[in-house]
Amino acid sequence: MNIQLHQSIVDNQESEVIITGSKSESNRLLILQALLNKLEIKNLSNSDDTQVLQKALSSSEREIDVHHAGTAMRFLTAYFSMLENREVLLTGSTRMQERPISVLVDALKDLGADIQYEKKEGYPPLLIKGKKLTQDKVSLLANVSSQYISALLLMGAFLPNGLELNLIGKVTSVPYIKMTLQLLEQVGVNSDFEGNSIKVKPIIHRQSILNNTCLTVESDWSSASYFYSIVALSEPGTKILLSTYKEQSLQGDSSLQDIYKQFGVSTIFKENTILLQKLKAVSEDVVVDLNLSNAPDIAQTIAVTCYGLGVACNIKGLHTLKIKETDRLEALRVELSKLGANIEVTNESLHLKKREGEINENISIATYQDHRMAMAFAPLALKVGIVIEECEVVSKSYPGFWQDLKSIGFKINKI
Ligand SMILES: O=C(O)C1=C[C@@H](OP(=O)(O)O)[C@@H](O)[C@H](O)C1
Ligand SMILES: C=C(OP(=O)(O)O)C(=O)O
Repeated sequence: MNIQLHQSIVDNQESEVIITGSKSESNRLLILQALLNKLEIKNLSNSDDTQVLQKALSSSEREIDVHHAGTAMRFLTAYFSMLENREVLLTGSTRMQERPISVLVDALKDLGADIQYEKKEGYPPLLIKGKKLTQDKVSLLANVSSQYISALLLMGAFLPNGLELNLIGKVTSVPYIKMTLQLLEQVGVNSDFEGNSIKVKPIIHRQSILNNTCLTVESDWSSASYFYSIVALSEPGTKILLSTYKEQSLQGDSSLQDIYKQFGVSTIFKENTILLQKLKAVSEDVVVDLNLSNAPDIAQTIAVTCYGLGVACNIKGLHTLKIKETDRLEALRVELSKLGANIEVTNESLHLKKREGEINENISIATYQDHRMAMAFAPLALKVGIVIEECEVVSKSYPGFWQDLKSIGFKINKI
């Protein structure tokens, strides 16, 4: 189903939006909950990716399908590898079967795992025969996806001697690795990350460590990015309140606070909420220069904000975007061009020229089964009418997205 967004403005009152838990934190905690005896999780994400993982962890079926959920695919590959006496055929959507997994599978095999490719070498589906992993040290490439590293770390503490990783190449998406280590620490696992080496100590007294541990997931900063974009594209004075956030976040996408200052948006923490406010208009002569290798999921939001504001941008550090839900660099190039943009992409960067004319009106934006394509382009409705195709894709990370846009004043109808 497509959605028509008519030109809109954000309601005048201080609109409040409640965003559910981070899907990255939620999916790590669900794996830890399954490995530990007792762990209560509050403010769990309501995303499809989290529900898919929750269902997989409680399933006793031989075949498990994680659909589009990258973290579920990678975390479960490591998890089922060490689950003795269990055989699982782990599969996913057509796109998931094109997202590489050999770096993780090779590392797990080096640790002693029994994993076979069921179709194409290097890609899901995987046949995993769970067994005791005998090794405790492994080297792996760190510049393809940090999810492979997080997957290994989450199970590392449950190996008899812990785990030592030697990371080869430039480490990408580092805040996600730190998030994994910080959550491990919150359940009592010590680790050490120095240079290209990460050591996770074995968890010893599971019972005593975990008596009554209850962790609350902070709300999702990647989801917050769409509201940053909305405020940036609105008139000075516009305010939106988002909950529930912490000043000391585990999520790298909280760098939005700094990034959006150059788009005239301030962030003020008030107890557990953030108030986003548009302070001033942005000069069209600004050139935005960013490296997003630590925050790849907000690249689409920022590129569209820049186009909406009419400013030029050069974004680097985007080498992981080609293997996500779609080739996000190519998808951005095609869809922004339809709106009139002068844009070029390489395998790891995006270059958008300052906008000369108006934004083309009532363009239909294809979303390539990528939730972030739909959500990143929607804020442009503050400038022109726009159609977003296959609007239901948003449920991968943010099922209530369209409802929340309506609640702050967006004029929307399904077509
Ligand atoms: O560990 C995680 O929760 C994630 C890591 C990132 O992936 P890469 O490390 O592949 O960039 C990010 O893009 C993804 O949405 C979530
Ligand atoms: C890349 C993403 O998710 P995943 O890799 O977990 O499918 C995302 O949510 O933007």
